[in-house]
Amino acid sequence: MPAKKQKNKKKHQQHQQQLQQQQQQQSTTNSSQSSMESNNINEPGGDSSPKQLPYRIEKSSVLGRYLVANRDLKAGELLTIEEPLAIGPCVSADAVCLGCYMPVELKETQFCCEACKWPMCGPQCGGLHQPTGHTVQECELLREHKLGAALTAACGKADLVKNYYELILIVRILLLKHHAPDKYAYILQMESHTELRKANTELWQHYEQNVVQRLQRDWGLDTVSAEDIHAICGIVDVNCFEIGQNLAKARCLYKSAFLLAHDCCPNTAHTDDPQSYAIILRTSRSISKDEGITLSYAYTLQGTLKRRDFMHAGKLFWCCCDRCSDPKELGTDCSALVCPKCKTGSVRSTAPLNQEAEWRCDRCDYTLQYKEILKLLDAINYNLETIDAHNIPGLEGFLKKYERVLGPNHYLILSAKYSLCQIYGRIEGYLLHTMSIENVEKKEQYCRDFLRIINVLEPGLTRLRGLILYELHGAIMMRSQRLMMTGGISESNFKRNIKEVIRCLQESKDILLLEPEGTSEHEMGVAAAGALVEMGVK
Ligand SMILES: C[S@@+](CC[C@H](N)C(=O)[O-])C[C@H]1O[C@@H](n2cnc3c(N)ncnc32)[C@H](O)[C@@H]1O
Repeated sequence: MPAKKQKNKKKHQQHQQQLQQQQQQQSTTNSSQSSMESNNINEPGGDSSPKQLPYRIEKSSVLGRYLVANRDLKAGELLTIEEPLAIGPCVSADAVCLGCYMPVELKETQFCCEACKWPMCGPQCGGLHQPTGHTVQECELLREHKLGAALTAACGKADLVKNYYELILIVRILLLKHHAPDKYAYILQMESHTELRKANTELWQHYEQNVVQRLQRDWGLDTVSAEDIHAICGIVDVNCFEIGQNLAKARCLYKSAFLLAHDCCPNTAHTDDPQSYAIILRTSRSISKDEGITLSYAYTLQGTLKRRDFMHAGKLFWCCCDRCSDPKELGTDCSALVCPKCKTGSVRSTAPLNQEAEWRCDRCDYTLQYKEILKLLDAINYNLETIDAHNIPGLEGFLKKYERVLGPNHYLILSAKYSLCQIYGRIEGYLLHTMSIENVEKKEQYCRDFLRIINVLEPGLTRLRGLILYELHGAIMMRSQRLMMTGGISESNFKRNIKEVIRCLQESKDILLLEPEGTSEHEMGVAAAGALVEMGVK
């Protein structure tokens, strides 16, 4: 790929990652709150008080263990806050500090831990020699086997760098066996899907060669059995949450959050504390007593074919939730394509719970095989990823080109619209007060299009809604003020718009102030609250 395209792709990926972080997978319980004992999951050092918990653990042949509401829960109720049992870098070729998970560079000028020579953000890193960061035990192991220097030497070899970072969390869990045996034992009770993984030769061989053999041969862990390493790999893949704020990126295992079952339209939302890496789990809408408490392991802005593949590959199950079962994805139609033959019909899967089912037009006899659909989606996704996330004409060009191929609510179209909602009004040349009325109207329309779908797929108190409502308020306000100045709006319409601005700000504030202090989302919540005060709204 040419360098510029690669750079743009990276930028767009960063933007998409941000979006994905905003939709992140799983979350969890206060250390003094777990009811694990009643289900034979022994809490490390735990003193449990099950009566106070808003949930209990149940078990089913399909879901395994999962959480259920003990009483009616209101939207926004805090279910749990818990610190990680284990934390480590994500599997990525982007180097991060082992103490705080912020990006670092693999070059000679980068600060390295004095003892083990692994790149760190700096000597003052708050995670140095801390349980949530670079521990003394880890440092000794890396130093003894000269792994820090080996990582720096691997600079430019993406697969190798990725592998070094992939191994860190697995090593950290193995080290717990000696210095925190109760935590280690607790982690080992998590689902690893070892038998299913073993049956997948390609997957098993990947872990055998890239993890088991490398740890035993190069990382000095020759006394650890292959069986234990494989089990930990499975546990990490099945149960980890990807977290991070303000550019930090890490993956964590949490004591109770791992028990949440998946649903593609979940009833909880979670975030994480940038200081402690604790996960904060809340209900995003009301949940009835005895109803399952769910979160999404997948990205909201992906179609059923891709979401189900993703969950099957990493979590080893085929999702059959209401969204996946419905060819129109809860009425959003966010996987449908425009029929290339009759140009008026929509092409959808004939049986969305069968990955290999044929796709068919609802108006004519046009059909497509699933492999062709995947090829098409990959090609268009690649195209989107190569557009710089700040390139407004590029993103609008994408919309123009692909709205004829993909349906208007297609997730790739929505992904481009999300980027546009975010950048219109925020970047040089397109700041809100300097934007033309046409561009203000476009921003407003993109926000409305996006919100209409997110209201269905991520309803309630979800970060994505909070962010878009904030963007929407700005666009409506600006349009209304401009029209007022030119006499292009009646007083009653102006007042109606202001009422909508207030509703957007109130909801956005209520959602975003739930985010931890020190995050950009929380700051936006503070700005929404300030705007309401300025408008004289209590
Ligand atoms: C993070 S674990 C959840 C806890 C797990 N059920 C247990 O007993 O340890 C994820 C696993 O739970 C099961 N699971 C979660 N949600 C599911 C769903 N919607 N359908 C089927 N299986 C699900 C799958 O086996 C999946 O790999």
